[in-house]
Amino acid sequence: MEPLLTYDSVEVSFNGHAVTHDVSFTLHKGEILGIVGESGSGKSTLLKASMGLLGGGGLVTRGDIWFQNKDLPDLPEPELRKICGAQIGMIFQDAGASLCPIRTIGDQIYESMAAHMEITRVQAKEKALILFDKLQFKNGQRIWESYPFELSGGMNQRAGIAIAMLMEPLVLMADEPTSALDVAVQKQVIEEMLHLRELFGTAIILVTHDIGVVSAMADTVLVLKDGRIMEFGTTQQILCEPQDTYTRKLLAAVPKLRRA
Ligand SMILES: Nc1ncnc2c1ncn2[C@@H]1O[C@H](COP(=O)(O)OP(=O)(O)OP(=O)(O)O)[C@@H](O)[C@H]1O
Repeated sequence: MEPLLTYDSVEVSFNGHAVTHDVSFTLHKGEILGIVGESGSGKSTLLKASMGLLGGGGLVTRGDIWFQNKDLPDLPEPELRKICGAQIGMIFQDAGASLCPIRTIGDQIYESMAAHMEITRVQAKEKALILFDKLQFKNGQRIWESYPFELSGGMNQRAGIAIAMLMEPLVLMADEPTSALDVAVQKQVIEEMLHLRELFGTAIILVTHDIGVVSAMADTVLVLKDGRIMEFGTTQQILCEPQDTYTRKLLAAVPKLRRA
């Protein structure tokens, strides 16, 4: 199968100092790749590199990130903005907090969709309510009309993920999407992301500290240490037969694996 997204020997530097080194992997349609590693190992940096979100001082200094025959770090800003949000979506640890507090969820959905496609408010609402329904959100109409502060933190996070998915991106970058949530909502969000993968065939890159989430969701796992790949393989291989000493240490630090 043709790869959807390919990182080829990617080095990212901040102010001339390299923080990831020679990172290569491929992601295919519908695949979920988990990226694990201790704090500061470069997980978020790798996601941000493809979205042009490294900020001032951050640059892809070597290698390529290929998406649909385009090298993302080389794209002019306006072209990259067209791809990000539409074909490549992103959700953060606190997707809920990235919602604007003074505009309703419905307004924000409509605006984010209208920025990328020809769509009327009525059509956006119809699409959103269908997806809310598929995700079994209780009372989608109320969510559409609500301001973020009128919903729980968990519901905002779920709405944030749904908003990212309404664009039906080919790839979803999810940076610690469940870590701010309580266990029950965590489970719900994991099930919803798996459901969205089934509905749209979306490939997901999932950055997380939680090996339980990796075990429940990922098909393949990449283990990162100090910006270098230590190990890459199927979830079964990495979690059950880790070859690398660092991976073994990382797994040993987890008391018990949870299956969602
Ligand atoms: N904007 C920045 N300016 C300078 N250095 C940065 C910047 N962002 C990240 N770094 C550095 O890059 C390295 C990788 O950071 P990154 O946030 O990608 O790690 P991480 O694995 O996602 O960590 P965590 O699990 O804590 O989120 C760290 O050494 C960090 O200090």
